[in-house]
Amino acid sequence: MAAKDNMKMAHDMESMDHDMSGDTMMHGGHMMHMGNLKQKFWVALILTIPVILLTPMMGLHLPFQFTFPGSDWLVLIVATFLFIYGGKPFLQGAQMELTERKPAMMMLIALGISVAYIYSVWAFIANHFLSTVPHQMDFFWELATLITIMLLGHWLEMNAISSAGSAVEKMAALLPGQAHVLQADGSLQDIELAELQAQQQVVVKAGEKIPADGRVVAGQSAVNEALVTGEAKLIEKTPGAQVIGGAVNGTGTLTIEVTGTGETGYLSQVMKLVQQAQQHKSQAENLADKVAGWLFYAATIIGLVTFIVWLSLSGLNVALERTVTVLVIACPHALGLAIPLVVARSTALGATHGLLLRNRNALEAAKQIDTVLMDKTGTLTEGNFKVKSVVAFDQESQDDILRLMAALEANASHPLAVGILAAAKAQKLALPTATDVKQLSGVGLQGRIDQVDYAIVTAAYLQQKQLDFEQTLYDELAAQGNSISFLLRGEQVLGLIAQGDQIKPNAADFIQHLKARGIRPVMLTGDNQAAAALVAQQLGIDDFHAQLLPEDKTKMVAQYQAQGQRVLMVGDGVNDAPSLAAAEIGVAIGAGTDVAIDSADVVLVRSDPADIINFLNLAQRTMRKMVQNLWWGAGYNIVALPLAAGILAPIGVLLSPAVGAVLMSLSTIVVAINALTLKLK
Ligand SMILES: Nc1ncnc2c1ncn2[C@@H]1O[C@H](COP(=O)(O)OP(=O)(O)OP(=O)(O)O)[C@@H](O)[C@H]1O
Ligand SMILES: [Cu+]
Ligand SMILES: [Mg+2]
Repeated sequence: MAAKDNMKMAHDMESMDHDMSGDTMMHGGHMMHMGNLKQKFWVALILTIPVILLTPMMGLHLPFQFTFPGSDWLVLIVATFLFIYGGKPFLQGAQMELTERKPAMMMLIALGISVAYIYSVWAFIANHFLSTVPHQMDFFWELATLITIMLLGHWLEMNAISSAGSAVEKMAALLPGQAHVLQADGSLQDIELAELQAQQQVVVKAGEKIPADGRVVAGQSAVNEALVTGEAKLIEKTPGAQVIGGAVNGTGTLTIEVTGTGETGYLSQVMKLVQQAQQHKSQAENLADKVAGWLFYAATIIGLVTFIVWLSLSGLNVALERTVTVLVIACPHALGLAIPLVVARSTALGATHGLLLRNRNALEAAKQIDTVLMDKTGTLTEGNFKVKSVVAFDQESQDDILRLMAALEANASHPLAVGILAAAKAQKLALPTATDVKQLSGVGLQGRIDQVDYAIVTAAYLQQKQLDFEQTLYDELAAQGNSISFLLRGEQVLGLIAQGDQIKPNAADFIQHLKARGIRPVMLTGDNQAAAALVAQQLGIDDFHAQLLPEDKTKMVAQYQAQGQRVLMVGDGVNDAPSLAAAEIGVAIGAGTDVAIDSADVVLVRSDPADIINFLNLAQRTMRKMVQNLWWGAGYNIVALPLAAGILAPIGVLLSPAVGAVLMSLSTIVVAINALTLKLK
């Protein structure tokens, strides 16, 4: 019954306090049994006072101590209550570890307090009822202080976990409680955020938070999206612009049509990602778990040796005290926190700086990356194509070429399609309807207009099909950095459209940073050789591959991997998704397609490649903190265990069980503070 209630409570706790559940899980479930540690600590502290006053520490009477007739009975009762009430979380945790056959920290604590308690009770019985046994020293003093300090340590530990995870809570707090919904008669009605639906129009007044993702339909204002994307500057929003729920409106009033609410909203997706990332165990955590296991066996063996050696040297009392200290000091509960706290802090930090870490192993893989493969359009360039020239080879006019190509592209989302459509719109061309439109991946597309088959293709495709085109003109346009699309009617090349793109402002800087880190930048593109060469040259990329089909990109990833390179791949398109999945780390540009984002380990919310440097920095700092925390959480035992075992006893250095507990708790606090001081810059 009691165990069931506990489990239920644990579940309630988890759902209430979702940001903690990740760490609770990672703790192998120990936290679930901890109950109200704060209350237990205060009760234990108060009950410890009489024990400290009424019983000698290690047989030594301190000046403030006293006894009265029957005081030893009082001590026995208080200590028994302390053991059951204060020790319960640890005893239950140990039971759980036993049933899971994964002995770790709770076993050590439980072993420590049980040995101290049972031995003390035996001493009490011997001293009172067995006149044949010589006087025995009890450990009630040690037991009480140990339990109190353990409770304090684990209570602080819970606090540390929740404050590291609270970034998610902070994000949740970004959303306002209510939204002003615009009614048909033009009035405003305030409704709860939970009832807000897509397609409703809401009014956001000056200084208010935007309640949901949406599109501006009226008004103009500068919006601060800093807390959501990490971008510090104000972004001007005019009708047609997208807004993100949780962003803060500036001085204007905006009317917004809601596109994403609740579960589907950007912010809740970010929160979900952060939570998922925190729940998903990384390799480092598995390592930490293993170390905790080893530590248990090491502590048990050292404890046993300590007991035997001290028993032969100084008798049972000293032997027991040393053994309890060894068990307590080895308690690897700082270790259980060492990695989860860093990861929680790191994913939260990334999320508030425009880096969504979908897979935590990416942080660990980052330091081995030596090659960064990147897509050109949309990653290094804006993907914002402008038509530079339209050329007709036959009797069609330039407008005919543009009209036909725009008709074919009417429903395509490729950046080249967007450019062609914009040009057709600017010319106010009336577009015919294309039917049977089909994507030709890595080439373009085909379709029918007025019963005639057309296609939009690349030069590489024409070459492969041995179709003639105006090579000199093509070379000239391509050398200027244009991406060139040809229009085919059947097998006849009717004309071409050349479009230019702009390099992203931070791209050159980004390439420089990569090189400075000793990482080789490589550009992969489906675009033509000349346009690719121009971008590569402008950015200082020595290594690039052009005219790649989507499957070629995946082959390139495999090829670099076969050379022993660790590959990070950046991309945005559907065609990049398989390579993102194949690379050691896949990074999707936030403005990219959903498929790319789904295959990626990391998403760059701001669509700025320079954020990859931020990611590499974050990964490096995160790993450094993890290693430091492993040392603070487990490595300190290299010094502490021999000390606890009494190796320095000959020169007078001995640790009491309580001091052992203080040291153990200190290591937890160091680990927590160390994790919380993780910064991006
Ligand atoms: N809808 C389209 N309209 C016109 N051309 C297209 C279209 N789709 C693909 N193409 C042609 O196929 C080529 C390869 O397209 P893809 O989207 O695979 O490029 P990519 O490998 O992502 O390269 P990048 O993004 O670096 O330009 C493009 O350069 C373009 O010439
Ligand atoms: Cu501990
Ligand atoms: Mg692309």
